Amino acid sequence: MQPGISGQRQDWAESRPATRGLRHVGLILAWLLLWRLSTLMEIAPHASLWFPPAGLSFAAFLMLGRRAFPALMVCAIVATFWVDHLYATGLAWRELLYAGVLFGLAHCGSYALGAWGLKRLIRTRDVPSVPVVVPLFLLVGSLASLCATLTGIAALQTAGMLAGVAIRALWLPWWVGDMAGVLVLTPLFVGLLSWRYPDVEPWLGGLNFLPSAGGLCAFAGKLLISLTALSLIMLLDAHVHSPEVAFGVFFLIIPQMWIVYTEPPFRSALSIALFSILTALWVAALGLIEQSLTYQFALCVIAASGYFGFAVPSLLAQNRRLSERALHDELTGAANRGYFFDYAEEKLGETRRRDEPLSLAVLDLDYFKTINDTHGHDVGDRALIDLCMAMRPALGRDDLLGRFGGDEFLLLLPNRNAEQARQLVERLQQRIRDLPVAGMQHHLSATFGVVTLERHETLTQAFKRADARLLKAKQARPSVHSPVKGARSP
Ligand SMILES: Nc1nc2c(ncn2[C@@H]2O[C@H](COP(=O)(O)OP(=O)(O)OP(=O)(O)O)[C@@H](O)[C@H]2O)c(=O)[nH]1
Repeated sequence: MQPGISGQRQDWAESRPATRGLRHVGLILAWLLLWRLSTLMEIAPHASLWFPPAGLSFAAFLMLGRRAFPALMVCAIVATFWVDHLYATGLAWRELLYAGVLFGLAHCGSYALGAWGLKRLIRTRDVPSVPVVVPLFLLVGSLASLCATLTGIAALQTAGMLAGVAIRALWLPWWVGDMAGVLVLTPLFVGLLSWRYPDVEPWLGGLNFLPSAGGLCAFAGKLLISLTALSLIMLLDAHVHSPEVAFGVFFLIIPQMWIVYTEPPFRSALSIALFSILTALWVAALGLIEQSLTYQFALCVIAASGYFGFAVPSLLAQNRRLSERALHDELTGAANRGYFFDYAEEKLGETRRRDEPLSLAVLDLDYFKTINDTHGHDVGDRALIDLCMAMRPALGRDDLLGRFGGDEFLLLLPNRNAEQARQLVERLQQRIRDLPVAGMQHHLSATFGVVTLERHETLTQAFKRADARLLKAKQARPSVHSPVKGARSP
């Protein structure tokens, strides 16, 4: 990951007490602000489409561990008194305090336990990756919100705050609302904090949440399409009051996934959050209470799919890296033996169909053992890398350089007849002779065995012929010449 935008990234745990105090005040203010916003988005007294503070609580426990407990307990108690202020529950302040403490214990206990469990599960992996972190987060986040719902209902019931409320009808919307808050907002909060606190990064499984400036207009366009489509569906739902229309919101997974697959993770998380906020605002403004469960499920499904989608670009990059490794020699980047002969078979078929020539060369570095023995294996490795780098620019688009093993390489030269192959080999020998290698005073040289495939010759037969020519050329070298003495091979 690159350094943070402020250039002052720090370890969250190792900050000064004053900074920690300010951070807790900030957490309390942010939580209460989110709580108030969720009450403004209420569709009925005490009923909101989602509960954004749950996302912040889960993120805070992930970041701060049990140190988040006091601040979040304060939030729960203040929110309980605020409920009384907004809805005039008629409870005495002692009863409200009791209710606030019980609710706080249920809420904080559930999310603290969830965050602790999630961190433990992620830390058991040596290198956490997005495909592992995302499903764990979705599973543990959903279970923690279910636990917060059941214990929260029990707490408020014990405190007498749910008198006359049908509990059976309450638990599902409460759970889905909390779950939407966690699934939608926790990754965004943790991602935002990762800008400054790099110790968060392992939980992101390699995701980079730093903001990027490029392609902002394209992102704004995609966002506009997604939010406009959402608004149209919800306005239509308000007009016709039909469940079929409300279910249409699930189709908006398409523009959201479009954003997830084509934009950086931070923009995707932001888009999922904006989508959820707008949904909650429309439900409240248009009074779509009958369809609220449909919209709640849509939020959860779209957010969960979106975060799963985060894994796709990282899986693609991982696949690319793996196939690179499977097909190429790690040291020199030349094709490995298996890939070289597969490609050679394919090209042989093509050139034979078109009646075109195909040449094959085997080459071996001269006195490589002496180079290793005199200058060390590091210099030997460098010589192999430089050899390949020197040859590549002279090769054509269809030519392929492969490593047979040790200091022996292969060249496949489609559409080159014997004369053209010979000319190319001369150019390559010159490039190798001109090549300075770091750590060595003398220059390299290589011996080639070149053949052009005959009409019915197989690749194995051609390779044997080229290898025999290489051996013959090696034997013909003057034996006194050695690079250590500064001499060059022909
Ligand atoms: N540095 C390095 N050395 C390697 C590698 N693979 C094989 N070798 C060494 O390459 C040398 C191969 O030497 P040969 O080709 O048998 O002998 P040579 O000195 O090149 O002799 P001629 O081919 O007759 O010029 C051995 O010393 C191997 O240990 C590698 O990846 N890196």
